[in-house]
Amino acid sequence: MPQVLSHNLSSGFDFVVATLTCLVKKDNNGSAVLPFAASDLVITPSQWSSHVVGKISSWIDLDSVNDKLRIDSEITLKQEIAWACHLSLQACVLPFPKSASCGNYARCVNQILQGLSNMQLWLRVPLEKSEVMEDDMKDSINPEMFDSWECWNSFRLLCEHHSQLSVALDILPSLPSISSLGRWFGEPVRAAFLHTKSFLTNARGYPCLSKRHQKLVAGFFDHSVQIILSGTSKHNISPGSLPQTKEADNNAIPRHQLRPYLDYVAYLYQRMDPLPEQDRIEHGYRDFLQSPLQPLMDNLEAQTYETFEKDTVKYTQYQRAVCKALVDRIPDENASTTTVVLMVVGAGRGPLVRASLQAAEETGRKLKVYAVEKNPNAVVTLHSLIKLEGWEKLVTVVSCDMRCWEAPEKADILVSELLGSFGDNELSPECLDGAQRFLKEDGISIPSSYTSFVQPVSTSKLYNDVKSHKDLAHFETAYVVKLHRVARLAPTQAVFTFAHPNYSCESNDRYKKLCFEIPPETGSAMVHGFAGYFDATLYKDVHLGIEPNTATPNMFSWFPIFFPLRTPVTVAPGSPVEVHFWRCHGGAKVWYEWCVTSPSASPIHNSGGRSYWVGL
Ligand SMILES: C[S@@+](CC[C@H](N)C(=O)[O-])C[C@H]1O[C@@H](n2cnc3c(N)ncnc32)[C@H](O)[C@@H]1O
Repeated sequence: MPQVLSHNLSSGFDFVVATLTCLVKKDNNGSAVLPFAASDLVITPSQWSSHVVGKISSWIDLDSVNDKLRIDSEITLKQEIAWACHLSLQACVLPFPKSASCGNYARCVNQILQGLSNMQLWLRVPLEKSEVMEDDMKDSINPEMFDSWECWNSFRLLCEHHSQLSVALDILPSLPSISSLGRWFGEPVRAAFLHTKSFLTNARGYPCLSKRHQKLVAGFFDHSVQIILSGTSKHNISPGSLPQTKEADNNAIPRHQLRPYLDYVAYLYQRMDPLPEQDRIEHGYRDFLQSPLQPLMDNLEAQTYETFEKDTVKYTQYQRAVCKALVDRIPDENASTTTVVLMVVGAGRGPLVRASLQAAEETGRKLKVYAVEKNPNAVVTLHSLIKLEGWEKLVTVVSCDMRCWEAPEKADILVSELLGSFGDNELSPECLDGAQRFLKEDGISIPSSYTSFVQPVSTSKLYNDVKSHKDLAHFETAYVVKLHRVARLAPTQAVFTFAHPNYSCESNDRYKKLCFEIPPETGSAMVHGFAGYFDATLYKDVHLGIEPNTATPNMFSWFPIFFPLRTPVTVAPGSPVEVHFWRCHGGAKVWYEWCVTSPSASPIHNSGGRSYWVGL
């Protein structure tokens, strides 16, 4: 071990995956297991914990029909894990189950997990799936079909999504379809074994990977998946063709046979585009569950306004919308004689007031602005902004809730930004219904409409984070979250739309049933919940939103919303996912309820708004 470790570390590797035990020796009775490992003193405790991942004996078969093999396997598994714990290893790699029926293996692992302190168990899973032929689609189940994800799924279901059980993928020379690969990005994949067999040879005789493998490895880098090189060198690179590095010159250190592979993986890493500035800022928010803001019920803090105000893209879109509305409303010939009354309702600290005044300047229209804001703290800043900018003659500040303000005149244009990640979830419909009393009959609302969207997602990380609260309420709450370790399983579909002004007297309650088709080549999949987005039409063709297909580039005011499922739903290939969403109100609150009815029925989540609601 000391030599193996020092050779690997000095060759640029971070850690080794090593078997921990010698062959099991039994005494004459065949019962007691005699010394099974070398001393823990061969390397230091910190070397064990920082640079060694344990590899559990690959021969173990805990579901063997052979009782002796099964029992020996169980003893060995427990003994090796106990030894790995003694060494404080960070992780151990478990061999892939020998058969699809892995109940006993999962039972033993589950038992081990119950008493495991910090160590992770990485179940080794080959990245393999038989491709679906059209004929296979007709006969629903073909016994010849193999999808390693299904085996992993059974195993982790048996272990109840234990957060210390994760995956080490074995990357084979050929890869399954892109959409089936996508599923793994919603799984707790910690490592990927890249076997030397999976490498190709470039024109200069060096190892390289196919384009598809390169893309996959880049995806792994982006998801903090460790790459493990395994196998023996398949590329005979003559020493003469090696670059002349100090290391190569030094005859005392034999060059590591896997070094060319490591160099290639390092090259793929270095070649990656650096994260854009905004993504770097948001890095810490990846997969971090946050409660949605309640700007109506609560008063936002200065910091929150500060963050909004940095998003110049959002205000540019508003300015474009106001420009178009002003030009439509006032023909050029009346521009110098007619004053447009524009009300910013929910003005915050004033960025939409500024955008509106800039639009007036840009289009040469005359504007009178009312800035209506119910947060008394933001009103303080609004007043000082107006003084600072010398806008006293143009802007009137109103410290009032728009739903009860008695306006002295009617508005030509009502500008608001009361949108949440799911569009209507910050109660824009209710607020604007209250405000439209003071909009002229032919007045314009910016935004003129907004629509929410959802799509089923697989995300074991978020599921486990919600589960860690150990209560029902957290499973019946929607979260704002920058989704990262997520597999988006089907294209988004529209849920609720609201248009303004709205003189229809229709309720703002809504109900929508949606049916999602997961592409059959994905294979089976697990739905942990639904990702939600919105798109808003500000005015005519000016829109703003986060729906992935139409998202406004470089806008960062909103992360998606996530509606979890109490029990994740496994979906067989070709089976539709039917989901229902309700928007309800009662008392002084508005809430969503949701459920799945196909392929199996889930409970109705958040019945009567018992766990999560937005205050009116
Ligand atoms: C999402 S913030 C946007 C603020 C500002 N327009 C911006 O872009 O920075 C919504 C603002 O609307 C205010 N607001 C929400 N409901 C309101 C209501 N019914 N009447 C007046 N202001 C309201 C909140 O206090 C908050 O300042």
